[in-house]
Amino acid sequence: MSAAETTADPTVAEDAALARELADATGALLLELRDDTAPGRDREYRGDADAHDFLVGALARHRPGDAVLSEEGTQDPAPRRGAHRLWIVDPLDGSSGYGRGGDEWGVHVALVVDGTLVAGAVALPARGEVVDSDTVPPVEDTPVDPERGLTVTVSRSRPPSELRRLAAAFPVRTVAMSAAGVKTLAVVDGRVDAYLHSGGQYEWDNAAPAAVAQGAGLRVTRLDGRPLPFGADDPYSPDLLVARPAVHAAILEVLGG
Ligand SMILES: Nc1ncnc2c1ncn2[C@@H]1O[C@H](COP(=O)(O)O)[C@@H](OP(=O)(O)O)[C@H]1O
Ligand SMILES: [Mg+2]
Repeated sequence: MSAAETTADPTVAEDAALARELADATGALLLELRDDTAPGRDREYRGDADAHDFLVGALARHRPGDAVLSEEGTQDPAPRRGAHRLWIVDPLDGSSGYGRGGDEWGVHVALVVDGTLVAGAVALPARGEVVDSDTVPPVEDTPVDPERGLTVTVSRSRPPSELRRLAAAFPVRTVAMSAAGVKTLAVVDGRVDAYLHSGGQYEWDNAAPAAVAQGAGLRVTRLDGRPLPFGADDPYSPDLLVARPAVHAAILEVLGG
């Protein structure tokens, strides 16, 4: 084997397929654990821990040279600082809903290469859904209808204060959902026009949803229009907007981004 063959990165399609496979397998583990446990905090904590151990172990086997940032892993930035390839994973997003036995929870697996989000997959196991950035179908960029207005999905527990400014500009219907992947896939499959969040999040909450959304042709930015941060020492991610380009532009115009 030549030196070039030993050092070449996998293709983006290969990384997206791996993200999908691992999100799906972690989801299967979580479904099994759910069925073997009673609703409550113990199920939630075991789900977080078991999904993290499985997913991080699988990444270490499949991509041994790559760095990993997981919600349940070390928060010390030193081992991942400056990494060429960084996996950002949330082994169980929407963990309290998982503990209670609902279906609004997911598994997020994303890859950042040299600071750029390149691939990702989101599984919603209780709904039998899994999508990845490479194979997700494109969304049609239909214009905003000013009469009909916009349907916006927001956090069930922490709705964004910007909704009031938006509702002053055009009719807005809000749909509360739990988990960042659940909300993002609702935009991807066209059930809602946008996902808007402010007041904080972390890179593991939005990296894989953002990768899938971008793969579908949606725009994903902060509320001032800047790119989301990925691979920073501090994984805090202040706010985000996910929408098809026409809707994204209309909302940013109102919010002043
Ligand atoms: N203001 C905030 N600060 C920190 N994390 C937040 C947040 N709002 C939402 N999140 C996180 O983003 C994810 C989706 O939240 P929501 O369902 O409210 O939209 C959740 O991840 P976890 O379930 O992995 O903790 C939640 O903890
Ligand atoms: Mg999360």
